[in-house]
Amino acid sequence: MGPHPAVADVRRAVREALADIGEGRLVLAACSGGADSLALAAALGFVAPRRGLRAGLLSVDHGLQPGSAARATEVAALAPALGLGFGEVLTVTVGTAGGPEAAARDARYQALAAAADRLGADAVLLGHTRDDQAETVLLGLARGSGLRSLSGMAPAAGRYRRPLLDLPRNVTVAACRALELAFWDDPHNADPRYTRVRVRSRVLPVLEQELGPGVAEALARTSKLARDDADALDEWAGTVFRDCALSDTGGQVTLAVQGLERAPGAVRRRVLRRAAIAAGAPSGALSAAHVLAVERLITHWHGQKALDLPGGLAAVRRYGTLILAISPIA
Ligand SMILES: Nc1ncnc2c1ncn2[C@@H]1O[C@H](COP(=O)(O)OP(=O)(O)OP(=O)(O)O)[C@@H](O)[C@H]1O
Repeated sequence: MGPHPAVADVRRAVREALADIGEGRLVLAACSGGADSLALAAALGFVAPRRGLRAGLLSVDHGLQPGSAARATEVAALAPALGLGFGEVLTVTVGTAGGPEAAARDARYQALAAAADRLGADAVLLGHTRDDQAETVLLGLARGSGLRSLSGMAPAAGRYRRPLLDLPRNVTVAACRALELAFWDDPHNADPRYTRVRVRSRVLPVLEQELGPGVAEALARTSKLARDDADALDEWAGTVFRDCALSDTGGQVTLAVQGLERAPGAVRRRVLRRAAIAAGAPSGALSAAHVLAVERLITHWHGQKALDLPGGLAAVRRYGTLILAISPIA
């Protein structure tokens, strides 16, 4: 008898995500003990030896909940039974920047990256599922974000891979049950103070009920289309940026207005964003509203004065050029 279909699905997803990793290389699973990352770690433990890969498990102790250290230790200790070479606990100190969720995530990614470097791993696997992707897209939509944000989480970004991004959450739960793996239900995942939890437990069920089943799947599909489109527009913007850039020295970028006028708005705004960042604007602080304001120096020109942007940057139109520079512009 073959494996349970859910187990087979998760293993296939992991096998496919590791297709380009060479024999003898090390792959790590980031595992919180929840159903998603536990099913992921078990699949890695199954696939790795058959592919001639080395594999390990990392469990992060955020130190935010009572008993978190003991749980991280327990999860790490599962490694041998899951077929993984080793399990390690990474203890982090969570700051406050950006709110508790963002701070925990930052600390987690930093610790995972440092461990991957130290251990010489080629990839770190994360257990995000299709439902996580749907929630991310919906949150982006509600914020009124652009295509890049609607494209959600990338299946592969740097050393991180998300093999389960096409699988619904109930598959990981079914896989854990079939393998008799006891998973942990994070109480945070049911805490309605978190926006994401409300999207998961209230918003998506209403959408499914009112619009019909398959909403999560459709949102995940949207994210893939959006990612492709965003990639194409970024590439186009790269070409226009190169064509328009009269000078690009750290701290100052000068663009030819004519080239910007000719470009479609979607491309122009991407070029302007890129130029502002190249000139020194912090990308996190540069909003769509800032970019739109700079765009008006191109599309609605009537002799405006210099415009202030984050990071002490100023944008000014002078003769046929747009100058983005750390102010004051000489
Ligand atoms: N404490 C942790 N230790 C190691 N990896 C983690 C930890 N928390 C999250 N991750 C990784 O990040 C992914 C996404 O985390 P998130 O908090 O969104 O999920 P989760 O609710 O913990 O899900 P699950 O544990 O069921 O995968 C997890 O699937 C896992 O790969």
